[in-house]
Amino acid sequence: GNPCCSYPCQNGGVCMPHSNSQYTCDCTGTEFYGQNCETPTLLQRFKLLLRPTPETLHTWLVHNKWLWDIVNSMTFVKDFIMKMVVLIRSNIVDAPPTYTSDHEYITLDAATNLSYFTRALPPVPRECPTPMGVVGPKILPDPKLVAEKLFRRTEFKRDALDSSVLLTFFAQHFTHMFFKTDMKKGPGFTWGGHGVDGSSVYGPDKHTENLLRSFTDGKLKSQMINGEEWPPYVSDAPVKMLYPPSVPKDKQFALGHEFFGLLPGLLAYGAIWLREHNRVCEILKTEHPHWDDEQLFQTTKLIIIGETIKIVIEDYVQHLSNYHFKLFFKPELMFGQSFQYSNRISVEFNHLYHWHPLMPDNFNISGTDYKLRNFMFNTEIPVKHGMRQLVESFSSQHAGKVTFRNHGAGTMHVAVDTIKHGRELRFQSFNQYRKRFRLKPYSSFQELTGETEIAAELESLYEDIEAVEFYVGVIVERHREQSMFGGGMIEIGGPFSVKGLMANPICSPKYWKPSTFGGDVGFNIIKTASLKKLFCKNIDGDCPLVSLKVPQTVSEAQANEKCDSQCSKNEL
Ligand SMILES: COc1ccc2c(c1)c(CC(=O)NCCNS(=O)(=O)c1cccc3c(N(C)C)cccc13)c(C)n2C(=O)c1ccc(Cl)cc1
Repeated sequence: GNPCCSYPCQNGGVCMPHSNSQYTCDCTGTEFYGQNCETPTLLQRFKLLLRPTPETLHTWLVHNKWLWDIVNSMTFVKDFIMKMVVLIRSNIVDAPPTYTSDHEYITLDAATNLSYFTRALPPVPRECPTPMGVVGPKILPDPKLVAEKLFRRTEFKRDALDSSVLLTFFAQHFTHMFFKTDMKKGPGFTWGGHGVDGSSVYGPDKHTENLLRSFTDGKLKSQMINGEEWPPYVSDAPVKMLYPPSVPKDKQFALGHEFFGLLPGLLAYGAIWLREHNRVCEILKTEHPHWDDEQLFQTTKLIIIGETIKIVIEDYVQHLSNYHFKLFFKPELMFGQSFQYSNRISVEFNHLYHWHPLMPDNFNISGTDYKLRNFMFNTEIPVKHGMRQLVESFSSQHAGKVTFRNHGAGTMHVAVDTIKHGRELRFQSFNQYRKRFRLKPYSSFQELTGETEIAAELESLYEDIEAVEFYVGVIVERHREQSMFGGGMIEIGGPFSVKGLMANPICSPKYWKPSTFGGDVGFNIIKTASLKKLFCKNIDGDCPLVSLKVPQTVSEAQANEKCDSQCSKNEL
């Protein structure tokens, strides 16, 4: 058989099988040597000695606020750290891309064919004894069984950091810009643009974009309903939208992504970004009265992408990380460094980002309770409640914890599909991915989950800790202290996230200057963007509550409320 099935080459060495079940490890560029690339060079030994483990680093980052308050106030220190963060995280992502899901060796296709999601690790070779190589069962347990035992929500568990449903919808709206699996070609293929390209607002292609544009003053088509600006209906902007037949065409909103009719939260973000686009057009038109529609549109689109990246780093990732170190968006930091302004979305990043446990089972909008099934494809709710009530309600409702046994019933099918796709694409095991991202592999199921019940379930399903699948491992992994996720999610997803944000064309030296964005006015819109401002500037009256974290007061009030019903029962 193929001797590489047992993954003998360590530290990123490439295994080359030979006929008589011998192999060679290519240790080029790994700073390790020996038959299995297991011996570090002197320099590497020195580095390993100095580098803090990811766990230690994390502990530092979520504690010692006094230290980080000082660091955050010292420009040259925080700039140095941010530069290190981006360089360290980006270098772990192969650029140009090396593997596709169709080849376990490097091909030119991997670099040039944009239809492929790239792979951080090549697929398990076909002729190996077991699906994971040589370890674990010859037949993996049925994905439905795995989902039933490990994913189905027993009782709703809140996220430990009090994340709000506004975060849930932010994540969904943002990630669907670049996670677009081309089901016709298969789970290893994408029809997306490999980065933050604004497609959630402008559509995936020029044809859709032209249907969404008004071609007046650079603006997007919109309509006024109850005194507020909303996206047009499909009857006015005939883009392809996925709605059930129960929703008539003149009630289907036309959005940048065909499936954004699914939830009012997605419509809300689509609507607020549309308002922001049209607001920025107004500002640019005042600055440049002689600009035509095309220049107003194109420049505004670049500003919207800039605002998106700014908000993602400084509001969204800042919340996800829960760091006291303030992350910030400053492309200048990378100028003069060896940094490639090109990104390729990996299918592992896609699977990692399946955070469906964030979704609650029902939604409370200003006191009205909606079951998920009544909330889905409901185009009345957003316009009935209005943007203010939507954003305040989403900001006040708890999101679910991304952990085992917390997938709502409505999202179980997605979890099952993710496991199936991981097998179809022959993902290597969770432990192999941990090693790829410089994490220590787990030596027991208990060490992985941090408890015993799920560990026992895992053992009965996979027999060997080395055989635990990628998505399963990421979801059942015990969370780091003060964190929403386990080390796998953070250390594997972090680099893809940082690279995807900082490798955007607008961050490159030739783009990142006032003239690209219509002068200092446009440039400053990006530099001062924030999630709160995005809603404040586009909702009449004073600023609504906008928060990715359920405010303590609200949270306590809900706790008391829950206690009232609970307590009164006990008292009776
Ligand atoms: C904790 O929870 C989280 C949760 C989500 C997170 C992060 C942290 C991080 C930051 C990171 O990647 N965290 C690892 C090491 N930390 S670090 O920042 O890279 C770093 C590395 C080296 C030195 C550092 C340093 N020095 C020099 C003192 C200071 C500060 C940070 C340093 C990013 C991007 N996330 C995402 O967007 C993300 C989006 C989707 C997925 Cl699926 C997964 C993640």
